[in-house]
Amino acid sequence: MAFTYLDNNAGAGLAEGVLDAMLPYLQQQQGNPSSSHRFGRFAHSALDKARQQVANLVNADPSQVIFTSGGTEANNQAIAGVAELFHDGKVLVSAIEHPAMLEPAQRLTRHGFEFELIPVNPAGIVEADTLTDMIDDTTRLVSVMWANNETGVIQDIPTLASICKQKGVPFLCDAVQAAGKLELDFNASGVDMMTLSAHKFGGPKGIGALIVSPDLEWPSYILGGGQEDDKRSGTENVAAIVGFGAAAEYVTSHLAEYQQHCQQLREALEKRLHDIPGVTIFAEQSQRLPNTVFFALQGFDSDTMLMALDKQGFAVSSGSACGTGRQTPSHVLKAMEIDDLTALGAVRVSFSLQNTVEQVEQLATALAKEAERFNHLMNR
Ligand SMILES: Cc1ncc(COP(=O)(O)O)c(C=O)c1O
Repeated sequence: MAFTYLDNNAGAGLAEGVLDAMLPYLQQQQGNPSSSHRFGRFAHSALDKARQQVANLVNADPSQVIFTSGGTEANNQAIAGVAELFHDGKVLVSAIEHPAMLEPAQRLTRHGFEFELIPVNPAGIVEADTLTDMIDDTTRLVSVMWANNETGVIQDIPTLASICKQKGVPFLCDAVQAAGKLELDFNASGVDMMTLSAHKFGGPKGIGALIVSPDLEWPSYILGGGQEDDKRSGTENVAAIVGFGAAAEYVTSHLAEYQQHCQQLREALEKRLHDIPGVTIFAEQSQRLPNTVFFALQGFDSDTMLMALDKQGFAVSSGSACGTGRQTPSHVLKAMEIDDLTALGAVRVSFSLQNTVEQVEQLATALAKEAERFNHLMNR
């Protein structure tokens, strides 16, 4: 049986050339980038190159890129700065953030801060007026993600960032799902801090970055040997960083092709979904990532559907990877006022350049058969 991987928002495979770029740093190039001998200098220059490649991906300056162990650490580092800089006040976090943002922000309440969720409208969008009304003199940080990992909904980040700029509040953006899928311009966006994760777009797992605007002084979170310009201590994971850089360069030069290809797959799947009775496609009218389709089939719970599809060789997800296995409706769908019964049936399909229209047609046929089988049972 052929297996079809359609869960690229949880983790995409390594992009072309990434493994080859990494291998020397796992084998003969064992130098520590902090060492001054030639092996150290060689490793250090590999970091410099990767930093430039990652900066190019999002139009930032390499000096603004701080490598971290992934998106989760980058989000935690950004949030932890609030407790370091202030004694009180509040943080505003969109209701649809990944738990890697929500949980550290909520943790601030233990240190005397208030934590408020910024609601989204039923289309999954943070409205500018809502954010404007929520910011006051005690707001220390605002956090809104660029694109949602479940629905794929894209926010109007430059507008939200400019509201924060006017009010003098730092704006943090989790761009983990947007990077490599959309054209991002850190410098033009007005964002003060942005977080990235390599494994979402063709780099290895366990490496990411926090990008900080030069206008913002933000404290370090992990202290020690002073690596990363004293902004994130710990010996750098050179091979992973090199892989991150190589993946960033690959997706930068393949972005148009990726978008066109994924959009074609998305349209093919959605066209077929429309023919299946009882299907809801979430946020269908919103601007979404080209590679993401989030939908529910009436009468199914997502775990049953995931298992039925797994048996037929399709790997899909019920939403955020960390939420898999939990039988609670997605907080993202709840924030969009989707009823619990529909939300419990949510299935996410996320494509990559490796997927084909044929695979999408096969998946749609499998879904249609499951729906037919279910209707047949119900009508017996
Ligand atoms: C939007 C978003 N933010 C953060 C993360 C966490 O990133 P990482 O897996 O690199 O820790 C994820 C992972 O699913 C994500 O989708």
